[in-house]
Amino acid sequence: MSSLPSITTGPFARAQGSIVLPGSKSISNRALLLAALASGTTTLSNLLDADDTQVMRKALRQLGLSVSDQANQVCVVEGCGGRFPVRDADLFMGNAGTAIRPLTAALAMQSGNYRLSGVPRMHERPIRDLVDGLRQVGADITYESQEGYPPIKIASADIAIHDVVKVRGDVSSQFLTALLMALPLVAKKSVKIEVIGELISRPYIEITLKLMARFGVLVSCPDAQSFIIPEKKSDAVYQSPGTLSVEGDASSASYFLALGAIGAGPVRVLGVGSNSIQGDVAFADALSLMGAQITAGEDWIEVTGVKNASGKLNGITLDCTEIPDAAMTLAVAALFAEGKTRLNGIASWRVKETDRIAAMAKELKKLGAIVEEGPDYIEVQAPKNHADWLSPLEGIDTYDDHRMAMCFSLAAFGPNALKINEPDCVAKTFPAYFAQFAAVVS
Ligand SMILES: O=C(O)C1=C[C@@H](OP(=O)(O)O)[C@@H](O)[C@H](O)C1
Ligand SMILES: C=C(OP(=O)(O)O)C(=O)O
Repeated sequence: MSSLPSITTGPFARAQGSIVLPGSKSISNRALLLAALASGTTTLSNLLDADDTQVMRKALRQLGLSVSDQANQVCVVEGCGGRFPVRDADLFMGNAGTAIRPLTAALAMQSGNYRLSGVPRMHERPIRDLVDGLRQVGADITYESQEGYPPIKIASADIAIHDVVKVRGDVSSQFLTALLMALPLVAKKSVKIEVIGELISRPYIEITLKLMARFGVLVSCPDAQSFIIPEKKSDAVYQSPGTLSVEGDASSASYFLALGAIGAGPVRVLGVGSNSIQGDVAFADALSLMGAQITAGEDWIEVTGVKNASGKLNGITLDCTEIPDAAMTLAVAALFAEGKTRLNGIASWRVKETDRIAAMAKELKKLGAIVEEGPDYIEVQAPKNHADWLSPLEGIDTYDDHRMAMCFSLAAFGPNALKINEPDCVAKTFPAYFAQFAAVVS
């Protein structure tokens, strides 16, 4: 498929309509792996069909599992009862953190020989803390080129469970997620995972624990840093729940909620709401702090413009440690706010699809915003007047980062048409993003 070099869109003044959200990436990839490891058949509905879930489905097939083609967002997985049929495989994980990290841990428990690699950026994204955690139970993992980064090689090893496995939580929560999902496979006795230092992105751990519970494994948390995995009672630890319906993606919702605020609305997202298990629904609270008018039901959220007398959003200072993905949307929404917006607790942006703090700062400046960045924060001040907005001829660069492309679509509500380069990178989690965007803006 050929990819678009750029799109030019806007300027728009109004956003109105409703969007059925694609399935959550975080839930989809966890559900695929747990369904593969379980005994029994699992029918997954509303599964995300995008680059990140395609690499997971393909890898599971390479590992000998039956994973159906996706028709109408439904995918049927025949579980293997904890032991992958294929003992030797070379797996390409694209740039999907939710695929490579949990799969690495599950494969390290398999007594097989595996190699995992990805796109060049994946080879710059850290995996050391996970490898260090897995080595504590005897896993044999080596780095193929740079220490601490994929590609990695897993060799067959005797796994021996200790009472405690320690893992750092301040670079990515996905390392803890990976250990949580994999260790039950080998837990001949109960094992405690202890998080050393700060645990960022904690709501993603809640997603992990809730999905593990759906597949029959209950982890207890005696305190904020400890997770107790129960002793395994049979060979097949995970049991299929039969069917599992994936919620809409709360991070994908953030773009449309922001549009409802800056484009007067009403814009309604269908698929996430007050019943959601995703931490990124808290984006709605952040947007409300900025002055957006928000209502919600169990599985929908709606934004109807701004409640402030000024008719504009207001800047906020917010700790975004728990909502790293949706926080990017706040940084671009800040273009439409009076006063500064400062987002703290976002150091992890630097090790994601790109260095997101540097990329965000550079591209916001191209539009005339005043931006300050630090190791773990960004501060954004909107252009003062319409006349102060800049219209960069070279366009907004997206750095092969889906969220850069989706966030910057909001800037088409500035006074000028906007050119966004390489917009097809949205395929990582939301292939239809720009079509859905076009359907609500005018
Ligand atoms: O576990 C998950 O599903 C995710 C955790 C977060 O990563 P970090 O824990 O690295 O912040 C988030 O940014 C990512 O998009 C999805
Ligand atoms: C950080 C992200 O992805 P990944 O799951 O690859 O970490 C993201 O989707 O914003």
